[in-house]
Parts: sequence; structure tokens; C-alpha cells
Amino acid sequence: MIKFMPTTLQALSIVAPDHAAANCKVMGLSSDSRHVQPGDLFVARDGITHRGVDFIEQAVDAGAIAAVVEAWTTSQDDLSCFGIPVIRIENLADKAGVFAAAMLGQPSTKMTLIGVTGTNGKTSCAHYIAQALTALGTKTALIGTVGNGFPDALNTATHTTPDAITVQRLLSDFYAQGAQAVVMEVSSHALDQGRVSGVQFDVVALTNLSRDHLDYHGSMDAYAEAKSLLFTTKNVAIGVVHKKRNIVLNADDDFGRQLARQLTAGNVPFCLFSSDLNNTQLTNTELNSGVLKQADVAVNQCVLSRLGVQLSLTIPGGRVRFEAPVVGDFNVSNLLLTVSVLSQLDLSAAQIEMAMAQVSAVPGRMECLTCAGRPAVVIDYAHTPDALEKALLAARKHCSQQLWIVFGCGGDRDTGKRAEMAAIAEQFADRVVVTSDNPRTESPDAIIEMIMRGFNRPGQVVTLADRYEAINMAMQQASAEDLVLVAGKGHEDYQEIMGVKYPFSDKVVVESLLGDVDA
Ligand SMILES: CC(=O)N[C@H]1[C@@H](OP(=O)(O)OP(=O)(O)OC[C@H]2O[C@@H](n3ccc(=O)[nH]c3=O)[C@H](O)[C@@H]2O)O[C@H](CO)[C@@H](O)[C@@H]1O[C@H](C)C(=O)N[C@@H](C)C(=O)N[C@H](CCC(=O)O)C(=O)O
Ligand SMILES: Nc1ncnc2c1ncn2[C@@H]1O[C@H](COP(=O)(O)OP(=O)(O)OP(=O)(O)O)[C@@H](O)[C@H]1O
Ligand SMILES: N[C@H](CCC[C@H](N)C(=O)O)C(=O)O
Ligand SMILES: [Mg+2]
Repeated sequence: MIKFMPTTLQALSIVAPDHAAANCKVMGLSSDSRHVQPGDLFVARDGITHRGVDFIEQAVDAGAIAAVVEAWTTSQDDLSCFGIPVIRIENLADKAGVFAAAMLGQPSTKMTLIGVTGTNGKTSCAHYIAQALTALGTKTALIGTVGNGFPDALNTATHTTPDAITVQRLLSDFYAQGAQAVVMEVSSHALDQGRVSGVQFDVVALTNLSRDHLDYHGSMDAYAEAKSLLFTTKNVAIGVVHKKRNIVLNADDDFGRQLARQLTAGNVPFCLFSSDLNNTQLTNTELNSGVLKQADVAVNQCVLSRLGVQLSLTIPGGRVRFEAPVVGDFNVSNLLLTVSVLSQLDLSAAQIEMAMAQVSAVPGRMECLTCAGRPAVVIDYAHTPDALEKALLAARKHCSQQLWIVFGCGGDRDTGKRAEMAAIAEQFADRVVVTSDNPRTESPDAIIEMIMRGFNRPGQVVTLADRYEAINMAMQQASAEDLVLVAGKGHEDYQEIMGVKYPFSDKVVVESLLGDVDA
């Protein structure tokens, strides 16, 4: 159990109203009134749904000795009634992590910290990096969608990137358990809400940027702006911190190149990777004028097979060759990112080659289940238009006859991606079954109806809201030479309906329907 180091408001650089308040002992920190412990400083941050100030009374009842609130939301006059010092602070959302880091002894400075952001591929890359570092003997922990902890003992995660105080607690906990490195997925929500403020990174990397989360960010520009926060250094008092400027960018992605141009203009060094053999995305004009450089990590040779990928790469100062049992062209990009991160950690070509040979598939990402005489089934976490396209293109290469897709879309999330995913499904699959994903608080039928608007030939699409029945139907009707891609839920072991998480696993369902699954 991780303990905060007792401190004072003064030591946290919080300007208290009087001497007594400045020196009162702060025993812990919480941003949730329901979890406040006696002696805690309550970080009453404003959220999207609630105002933090509305929970101060509850925090006082639980024993909070002081509270901090957003400066712009409340006047000082309204804060004198709580019986504890309540102090107004600028940019409070960005400060919670900084306070927590201070009270936990700056855990991120004691380990190698790697942050991965981007629309798709964060989990895959984070796991590959953790597997590679572990193979090199570096005890490495993970924070991300599949779970938090050491790779062989992940605790289920509620978020891809937890809230700011939880992030610091996890880092502190990992350090206490001997971690030497931590790889974390950094979501756009996290960057926007200051969940990684106070984390000091050794390497930060971008996978790619495509449509997602527009319900939250409102526009692609705002979404990109949030992502770019991981790559801009701020001072230690606020925001993301870079120990060194080790930045890894994807030259095959529009946003990756945009960031690369910005960094070049600001004379900030970065490592660029590309799986484009001819660097066709990098225009000659840009290359010749020095606006962009050639990729630092690039593909010399790439052989994709049913079992995985064989790669020969150029890296700064050498070459590496390895095989990895992961499928899909998009995974080449994820492997390149992984190699780029390792090269930024100053590992030798021989070390990188050895480490990459140990990389293996991630649960729920292009996971293939087969049984003699039955259609092959691939379970994948594609839940954005770009991911669905990439997953279907990858699955097509493993399918000798008809390619089936079973998918739905999550409720209470970007509604605009629903019709886009339908158009992709229609374009790249032969048979389409639309079902429920996590409807959350929305009606499954209403979500399906929005998906249906994206098809040109809706008459050819089967809809079955019950996900078990939808998978069953596709597997019953598909021939042994067909392939069924079950997309959207990957590793998830629940289906969230009206605030309740019911047990549901695509993998368990498929295995039970296949009977004896081949290895
Ligand atoms: C949209 C979003 O990101 N919402 C997150 C946000 O909620 P919110 O802003 O509505 O918070 P709020 O309910 O207004 O509460 C404000 C403050 O009051 C506190 N509070 C609240 C209630 C109470 O009784 N007492 C109390 O003190 C809360 O702890 C919070 O600090 O802050 C909450 C506390 O940290 C998060 O749990 C919540 O995540 C919700 C559940 C969520 O679904 N988030 C998803 C969209 C998300 O974060 N996804 C990303 C990206 C996924 C990916 O692409 O991989 C992720 O990183 O997981
Ligand atoms: N580099 C990539 N480019 C495009 N699609 C990808 C890439 N890597 C993975 N995918 C697709 O995206 C899906 C999700 O991959 P992964 O879980 O690694 O991404 P993520 O960014 O962590 O997603 P989330 O934001 O939901 O946590 C995969 O199942 C696959 O279909
Ligand atoms: N990290 C993603 C997960 C989506 C998973 C999908 N199954 C869904 O419920 O939409 C998100 O929060 O948008
Ligand atoms: Mg993830």
C-alpha cells in the first residue's frame, strides 16, 4: 500500500490564507470526495459533469484538512463556509499530478518512463516495448487499456490512462516493486485533463492520428492539439515534462509529419520512422529543403506471412533483423515505433535485435482462433474507421473465400464514426453483420440505426443486436474457407449496458462456438 509523504501547503507551493494553514500537515491527496482519508488535501477539480466545489462538504466530513479549487470558477467569498482552508488555484487540473508526484517522491524520475499516444496502436506498441525491455532484463511495468502492472500480472484498468493522482500512485507502487521502466499509453482525454502532468518522460512517441473521440474534442484540430501536448515541453510546475527530448514520430502519418515539421522549425531533435520503403510520403521538396529529414528508422525488407512478419530495418548507427509473430501490415508500423523507442534509449543494434525477437501478440489484437472444418475467427479491438479498415485488409490476406465482419459501435462515444465504420465494412468485407458493442446509456437499436445510415446497400447487411447471437449466426453461416472478423471489443471481458458491466468476452464466445480450438 503506497503512502504519501506528509507535507504542508507551503511545501506544495500553495499560497494559503494564513501562517497556520500554510503549515498544517497534509497527509494525503484525493480528487474524489468519496475516497478522501482523514488529513487529505482535497483537489476539488471541475469536471465535465460536476463542479469540484460541490463535493467539498463531503470531503470535509471525510476528514479533509484543506481543499484547492479552480481559480476561475468560484469567488473567494463563497469559500469561507467550509471550516477548512479552501484555496483558489490557476490551472488546477494540471496541478493534481504535480502535487501527487511531490508527495510520492517524484517516482517518474526514478525509472525510465515511456509514453505512447495516437489514435490506434498505443496498446500494441506499449506491450511490444514492455516485452522488449523485459527481454533485456529491465523490470518493466505497463499502464494502459488492457491493464496496469507487470506484463504477466496486469490489474484490470477502468481507463486507458487513469486520473492524475492514480497515475502517480501506480508509478510509486511500481517503483516500490522494483520496476526500472514504465511504459504508459497516454490518451487524448488524459492530455486534455492533465492526467500525465507531473510525469517526467524519457521517450514520447506517436503512432498515428485518425478520427475518434470527436464527441469529446469537437473537431480533428482540437483532437490533434490535445495529442500534441505530449510533445511540447513545459516547465516542471505544470504539464508534461521531458527529461530529455527523445521524441519518436511516424513519417507515414499526416499528423506525424506535421509535428515533425514543427519540431524541425523549432530546432527540436526527433526520431522519424517509416514503413514506406521509398519514403514516398516525404516529398522531395521537403527533403531537399531540410524541412523534413529521411526516416531514421526505415524498412529495408519486410516479409509478411500468416505467422507474422520478418523485418530488416535501418536504425541510427546500424541494422537490425528479427521476426515477430504479429499479423497485419499496420503492426509493421507498431514494430517500427517500438524499435525507434529502443534506439532512443541508446540500446545497441544487437540488443534491439535480441529484444525484438521476444515480442509477441497482444490479447484481443488480431487474435486468430481456428478449429478444423470451421471458419477461422479473428478477434480484434478495431473500433475506429481507420482501425477497421486496417484490420479488414489484414484479415483479407488470411482468407481464401468470403470475409465476414461482425461489429458494432460503443454508446456515449463519437457518433460520427458509426456511419464511417459502416462504409468501411461494406467496402472491405463480403458479408456484414451489425451488432451491439458497449451500448452504455444509449439504446442498442438506435446505435445500430446510425450505423445502418452509412451503408449504400443496407439490404445486404444483417442486424442482430444480441452480440452472442450475431457472432453465432456469422460462424454458423460462414464456410470452413471463410474468415470471420469479430471487431471492437478485443480483450474486453464485459459488455456495458446502462451502467452495468455484464460478463461478455468475444474470445470465450468464439471458443465455445468453435468447440475444440486449435492451438
Ligand atoms: C469524459 C471523461 O474523460 N470523463 C472523465 C472525467 O469525468 P468528469 O470530467 O465528468 O468528472 P466529474 O464527474 O465532472 O467529476 C469532477 C470531479 O469531481 C470528483 N467527484 C465526483 C463525484 C463525487 O461524488 N465526488 C467527487 O469528488 C471527480 O473525481 C472529479 O475529480 O473524470 C473522471 C474522474 O477522473 C473520469 O472517470 C471520467 O472518465 C469517464 C468515466 C470516461 O468514460 N472516460 C473515457 C472517455 C476516457 O477517459 N477515455 C480515455 C481514452 C480511451 C482511449 O482512447 O483509449 C481513457 O484514457 O480511458
Ligand atoms: N498502427 C496502427 N494503425 C492503424 N490501426 C491499428 C494500428 N495498430 C493497431 N491498429 C488497430 O487498432 C486496434 C486497437 O489497437 P490498440 O489497442 O493497440 O490501439 P489503442 O490506441 O491502444 O486503442 P485504444 O485507444 O482503444 O486504447 C487494433 O485492434 C487494430 O485493429
Ligand atoms: N478506449 C476506447 C475503447 C472503445 C472500445 C469499444 N469497445 C467501445 O466501447 O466503444 C474508447 O473509450 O473509446
Ligand atoms: Mg489502448
